[in-house]
Amino acid sequence: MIRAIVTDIEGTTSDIRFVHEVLFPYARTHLAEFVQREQQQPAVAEALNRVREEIAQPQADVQTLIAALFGFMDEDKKSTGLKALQGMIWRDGYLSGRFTGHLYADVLPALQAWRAQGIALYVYSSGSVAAQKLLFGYSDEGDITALFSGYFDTHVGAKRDVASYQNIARQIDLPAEQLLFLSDIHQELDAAAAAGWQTIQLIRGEADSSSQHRQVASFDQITAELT
Ligand SMILES: CSCCC(=O)C(=O)COP(=O)(O)O
Ligand SMILES: [Mg+2]
Repeated sequence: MIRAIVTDIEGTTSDIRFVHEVLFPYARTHLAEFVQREQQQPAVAEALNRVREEIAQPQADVQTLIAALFGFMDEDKKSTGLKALQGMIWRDGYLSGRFTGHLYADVLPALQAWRAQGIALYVYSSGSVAAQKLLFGYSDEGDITALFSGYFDTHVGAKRDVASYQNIARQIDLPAEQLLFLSDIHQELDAAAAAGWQTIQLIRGEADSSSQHRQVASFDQITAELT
């Protein structure tokens, strides 16, 4: 019996194109100016120290850090420091109404149905918890954050590491076999399955022939199975 569902964002609840063609370019445009302007702010300083750790240069100056952050963006590195800064930068974009968080049409009705069945809902994304709350707080369908009981980002570990799912299961405080992870990336689902979780892969575009996981095209198909 499934007692909690943990969902990925990019490619699962939301279109990859929204992340790669709207969010990432917005962060890229504003990053250098934001970091230079806000570098003394405690949350920004903490993220920059994280980047110093990630590049193993404890004394790196701000220009070196900005160059490293552009390198991370080029390779889509799931750097905890970069993700924290991107979340802070996106805040202005959401608040000014420049964009809203994309949701596939099947997502909100399914999340509501699952909550009505007493299933707890969580998010696990490489995007920072702050960025996750913004996407769902300023989504195409309005503020849907009340549906979620909690959020996890790379502070619990990387999405392809088994230990991350063991860590999340401990925090949710449910046995692994009662947890269902939804993602579009089979390597993330492999890690969740190795931790004893149930898994379903979302195929929002091209099929994934190298996956061992049950595949669905939309959240509706999952609702049908849970009832
Ligand atoms: C919180 S939306 C932005 C997602 C993001 O920054 C990202 O790198 C995508 O990560 P995911 O783990 O959702 O595939
Ligand atoms: Mg994904």
